[in-house]
Amino acid sequence: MSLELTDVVLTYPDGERTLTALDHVDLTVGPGEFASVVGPSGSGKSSLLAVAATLIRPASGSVRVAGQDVSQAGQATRTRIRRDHIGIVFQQPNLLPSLTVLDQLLVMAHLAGSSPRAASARARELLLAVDLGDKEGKRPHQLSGGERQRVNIARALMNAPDVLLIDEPTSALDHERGSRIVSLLADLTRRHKLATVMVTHDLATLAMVDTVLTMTDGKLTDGAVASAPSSR
Ligand SMILES: Nc1ncnc2c1ncn2[C@@H]1O[C@H](COP(=O)(O)OP(=O)(O)OP(=O)(O)O)[C@@H](O)[C@H]1O
Repeated sequence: MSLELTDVVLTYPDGERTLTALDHVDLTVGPGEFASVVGPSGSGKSSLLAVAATLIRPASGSVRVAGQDVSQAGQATRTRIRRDHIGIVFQQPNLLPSLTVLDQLLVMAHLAGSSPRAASARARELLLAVDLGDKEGKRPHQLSGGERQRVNIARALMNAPDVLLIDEPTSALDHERGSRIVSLLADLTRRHKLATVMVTHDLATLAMVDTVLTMTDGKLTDGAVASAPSSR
């Protein structure tokens, strides 16, 4: 499995007590599978992504990424796993203002030590896949919100990750653009055999995903609750 969380518990200090953000969570996502997590604000969705992204270590349980157990790995190992196996797309595209669209992608390949020639070919292929083939020389301020989010997605795929983690990709977009982004993510998940986990409050896009999971008070359950409250 590309991503496997087993019996994961995450706590935060909360004054005299501890707050349980993830309460014995199990999650398995295989290659080419698009899973979505919905649930109320404060239920633990971002914490789940942070643990899967190896950004924070759980108190207990195991986190396996591309077959490797990273739950108790040191900083250097977790950084390497993240760079080589995980793509992350945040809510707001955090693009570098002075770089062109093409260079935003090439920076990622440079950090991973890829050859410049192979990196240019892959970057151009990904920009075509997200329908930005004609925008490679533009800078972020010359793009629309939806275009910036598509650069963000292409950049997350530069180092051919096994796992793609996405936090509310449509929150800055109108319904039509948001729906196109999720459709693109579904397509990329299948074509690149990604194990994709998307946190969303946009219940209208859930028809495009394979698995819907609901987070409630740190507990993850299968299926969308019919009245699943949105996070906003
Ligand atoms: N760094 C932290 N330190 C202490 N408590 C935290 C920290 N981060 C999150 N929490 C708490 O953990 C719980 C889960 O938060 P989390 O951000 O994972 O929820 P969420 O479902 O992503 O919420 P939202 O939809 O509002 O983004 C909340 O009660 C939150 O207050």
